[in-house]
Amino acid sequence: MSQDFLLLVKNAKQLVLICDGGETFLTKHGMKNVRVMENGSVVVGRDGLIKAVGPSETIKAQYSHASFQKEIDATGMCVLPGLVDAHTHPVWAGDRVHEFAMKLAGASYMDVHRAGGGIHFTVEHTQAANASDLLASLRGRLDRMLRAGTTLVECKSGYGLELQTELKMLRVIEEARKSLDVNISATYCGAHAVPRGKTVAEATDDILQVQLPRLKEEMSAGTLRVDNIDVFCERGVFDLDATRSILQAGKDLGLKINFHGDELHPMNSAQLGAELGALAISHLEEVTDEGIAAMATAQTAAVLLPTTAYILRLPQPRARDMIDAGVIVALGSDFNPNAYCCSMPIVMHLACVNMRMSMPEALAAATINAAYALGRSHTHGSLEVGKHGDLVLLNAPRWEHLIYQVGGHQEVIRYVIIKGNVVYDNDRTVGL
Ligand SMILES: N=CN[C@@H](CCC(=O)O)C(=O)O
Ligand SMILES: [Zn+2]
Repeated sequence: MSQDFLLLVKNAKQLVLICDGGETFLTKHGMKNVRVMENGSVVVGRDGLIKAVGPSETIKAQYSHASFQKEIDATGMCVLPGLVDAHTHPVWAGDRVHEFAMKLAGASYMDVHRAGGGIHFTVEHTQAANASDLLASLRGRLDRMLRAGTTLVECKSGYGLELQTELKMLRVIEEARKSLDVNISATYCGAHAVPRGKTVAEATDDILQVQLPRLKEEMSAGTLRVDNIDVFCERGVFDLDATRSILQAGKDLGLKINFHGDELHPMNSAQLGAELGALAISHLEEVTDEGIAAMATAQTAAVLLPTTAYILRLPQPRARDMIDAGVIVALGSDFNPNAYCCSMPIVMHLACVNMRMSMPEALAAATINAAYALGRSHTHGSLEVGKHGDLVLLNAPRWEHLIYQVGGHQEVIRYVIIKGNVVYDNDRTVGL
């Protein structure tokens, strides 16, 4: 017999709603004061969407005659919305563990890049890899992210730098989207580096004349779904003019602009993004005051990546200045062969310690604001009626344990739920 509802999570010690007024992002005061309800329950319907969120007693009375396919008694536990990772490069072959040693010995990111390592090393291996191997490693990486609480993740191409490999990567992402539980936002990042032997002008031309037109065909035919366009706007990579023309061409195809900017040098990427109506810009370690002001006005989200600054020993992104200026600050893991981190709880921890964000700010940045950066905050990023029933349950009495316990997510996360289905049940959690 079919049940009325898919899931009831009842009696949670804390229900972390994030917001409760249909906000699509939070800034300043809103980030500092995420909404937390003591003693709450959540109901997810058969369509996977949240039907009710409220005090346990109220839900109990309202749903006393309803039947549920699954009930979880969350007594002593916390319930949060699934985490959102707004920036990852998860499709590649050939790890770069050897470069970690070089960087520890003092080589900068660009030293490694110019020596033929970095992105070029990964491009060589990814071009040579077959799609099924790329898919197998992608599945493993997305599964690690899921077990760390991520239920919506942005996935970039960008280790092809030519049509066939970029398409191969996007098809692998598409296959993952169709076959895995985790929600995916796909990003075309053909302008991740200038291919060896090409000038910036030649690379830009190839993207504009060859790659984007083919993407357009595939998208119109429904064979490929791509959500965002990305460019690495950096000195020695794509300059401001090339970045502008690629992003504008992507926007003309209906893609959302979401690009790498102001990472190693101040490039005025933030101002460019604001001018083009970018939904998000990532990195921003070198953003200027003018750039911050422009992003605040344009409501362009700043996707900050604490692992990058940590591993490359860069100046920390100016999270405090951005939040004070009213910028929509989001977080991403930047998972890639340079920054090998699948865990948004670790990212939030680094954001708090190194970027001086508070724990509520970091959580808002890893939920509703990260969803905004992907154009998904109407469906993800908070526990509100009508949104996807994507939940993380902690075997802890206060939600802050997710951030406080450094790298402790395996011991704290009990369940990960996507659209009302338990996709990860970690019965090894022992509580505190
Ligand atoms: N900065 C450019 N892209 C990536 C690094 C990619 C790589 O090194 O493979 C980033 O966001 O950190
Ligand atoms: Zn990146």
